Amino acid sequence: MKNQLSQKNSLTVETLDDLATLANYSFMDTLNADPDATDNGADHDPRQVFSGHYVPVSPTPIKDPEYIAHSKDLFSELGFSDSLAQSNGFIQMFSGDITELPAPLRKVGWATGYALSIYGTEYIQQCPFQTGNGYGDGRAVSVLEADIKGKHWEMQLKGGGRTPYCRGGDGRAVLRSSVREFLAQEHMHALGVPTSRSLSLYVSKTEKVKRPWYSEGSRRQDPDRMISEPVAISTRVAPSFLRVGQLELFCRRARQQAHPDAMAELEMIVLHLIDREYADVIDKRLSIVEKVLLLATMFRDRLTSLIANWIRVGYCQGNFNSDNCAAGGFTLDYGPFGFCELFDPHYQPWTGGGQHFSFLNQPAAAERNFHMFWTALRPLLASNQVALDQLEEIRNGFADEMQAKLESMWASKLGLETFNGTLFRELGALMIQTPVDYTLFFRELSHIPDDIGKLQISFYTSFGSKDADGLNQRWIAWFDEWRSLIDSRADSREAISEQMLQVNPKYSLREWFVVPAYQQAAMGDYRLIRELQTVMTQPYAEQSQEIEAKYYRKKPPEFHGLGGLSHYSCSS
Ligand SMILES: Nc1ncnc2c1ncn2[C@@H]1O[C@H](COP(=O)(O)OP(=O)(O)OP(=O)(O)O)[C@@H](O)[C@H]1O
Ligand SMILES: [Mg+2]
Repeated sequence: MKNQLSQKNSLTVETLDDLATLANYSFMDTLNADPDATDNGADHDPRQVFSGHYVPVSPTPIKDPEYIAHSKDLFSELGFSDSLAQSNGFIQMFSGDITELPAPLRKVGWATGYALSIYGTEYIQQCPFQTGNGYGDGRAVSVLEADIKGKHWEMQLKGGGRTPYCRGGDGRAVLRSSVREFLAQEHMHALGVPTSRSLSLYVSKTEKVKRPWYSEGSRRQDPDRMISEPVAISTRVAPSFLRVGQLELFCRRARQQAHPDAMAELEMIVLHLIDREYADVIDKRLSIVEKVLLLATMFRDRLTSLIANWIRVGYCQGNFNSDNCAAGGFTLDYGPFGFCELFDPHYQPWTGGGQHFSFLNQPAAAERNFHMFWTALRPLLASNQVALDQLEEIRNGFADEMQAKLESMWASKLGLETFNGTLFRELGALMIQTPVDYTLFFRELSHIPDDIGKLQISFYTSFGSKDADGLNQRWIAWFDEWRSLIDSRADSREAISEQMLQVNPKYSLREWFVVPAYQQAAMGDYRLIRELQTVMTQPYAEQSQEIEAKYYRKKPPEFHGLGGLSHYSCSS
C-alpha cells in the first residue's frame, strides 16, 4: 500500500490496494439484502425478488477486455492516477471480474429492484411475472462505494451481465450504446448539467451479442435486421443510483402490505436516499416528518433546475420514466437520448418514447415523475394530516417553480435580465416556421451581432430570398426588438455577451459525430472517441479553427431522417 489511511483525503489512487482503503459499502451495510439470494451472488437467472433493497450479484466479466478510454476529468477529481485505467487489476475489476480484489474490496456486487411508472401511470406489465417483483437493474451491477476526497461515490458497471432482474435479456450493453453513454455523461457534466459520470470504458475483443439495427441508409422507423455487436462495459459513477422508481417499488409494497417489513423498508430507503444525496441540506437530527418535507422541497428544486438545464443545452432524455429519473436530481440513463439540432419542440430521437417525452414536454414529464415521488413519500406521513397537507402544497407548487426556472433560463439564453414573454413567444413561433439549428442559433446570438445576417449560419434554409409569407420581416422585427432590449441594459455589450457564451454552448454531441466514432471503435480504432472526448468536454470553449470547421456544424441534409442517426429504437 503506497499511501496511509490517515492521508485519505490527499490520497493518489495508483493501485487497487489504494482504492481498497477508501471503500465504504453503505448500500449493502445499511439496507436489507434479498433474503432468498445466495451470498456469493452467483444467481443470475430471472426470478421474483419479494423483499429487501438489493440482491447480491457477481458481475459476469466480458471476455478479453481491451481499454478504450477513461475520463481524465473524473480521474483527476477522484485523485486516480491516469495509468490506473490501463493497469491489469483495474481493467479486470471494471470489465466485470471482481473475484480477485484485495480486501476490504468485496467479491460480490449488487443490483436493485425498482418499479416503473410511465408519465405518471403505474405499470407492472414490463415485469415478466406481472407482479413488479422481477423488474430492476437487469444489466447494471454496482461494485463499489467509496469515500473519496470528502465525497461519497458509487461505481456501477453497465452491461455487467445478467441479474435476477434481467427479464430474459443478456445483461450486456453493446459497444455502440456504451460509447454513447460514456461520451454523453462527461459532455453533460462539462455543460454544467448534473449527471452521473463516466469512469471507464472497456470492450471485449471476442464477445459479441445480437441487437436489432438499421441497414445502411435505412429511413425506416424501426430496425430492419439483427446485427452482431461487440459487448462493452462502461462504469458510471454517482453519489447513488437511487431512482424515483425505487421509492415507488417500496411504496407499492407498503400500500399492498406485501410483507410485514414493507413499511419499514420504505422508510429505510427514503432515509438512505437522504443520507446519500441530501446529507448536506437535510440535518440528521430532524424528525422523519421534517426530513420528508425537506426532501420533497429539495428534490423539487433539483428536478426543476435539471429540466431547465436540459432545455438550455438542447438535451432530450427520450424516455423519462420514473425508473430513469434519479432521486438525487441528476441525469441518468443515456440510452434513448439525443441533442436537438434542428429546433423542434416535439423533438424525440427515440422511436419508443412518444411525444410525452419529447424535448419541450420534459417539464410536464418531470412533473409526472415528481408526482410519483410524492406518492411514494405519502405513506410515511399517513398519520399526520398537517404534514400531508404541507407535502401536497409542495407537490402543487411544482408547475410554478418549473415555470420560473424555465423563464429565467430563457432570459439567460437571450442575454436578458428578465423574461420577456412576447419576445420569447415570437421567437418560438419563428423558430418553428424557419428551420433553425438550436445550438448554432443561440451561440451566434451570444456574440450580439449588429445585424441578423450573422445568424444565418444557423438557418437550414436560406434567408433573404423570397419573403412571400413575411417571415423575413418578422425575423428582422424580432431581432431589432431583441437588440433594443440588450442595448437598454446597464451592462456593457461585452459583459452580456460573455454571460451568454457561458450558457449557450458552442459544441453539442450530435449523433452523427458519435456514429463514426463507435463504428471505427468496432474496428479497433479508438482515436475518434478520444477526439470527441476532448472536444465535448470543453463545449463552451471556442477551440481551434480545425475543430470549429469539423464540429461547429449543422446537420448535413443527407443525414436527416436516417435510422440509427436521426432516430433509433434500440438503446441497449
Ligand atoms: N440487455 C439487457 N439485459 C438485461 N436487462 C436489460 C437489458 N437492457 C435493458 N435491460 C433492463 O431493462 C430495463 C429498461 O431498460 P432501459 O433501457 O431503461 O435501461 P438501461 O439503459 O439498461 O438502464 P439504466 O436506466 O440503468 O441506465 C432496465 O431495468 C434495464 O436494466
Ligand atoms: Mg433505464
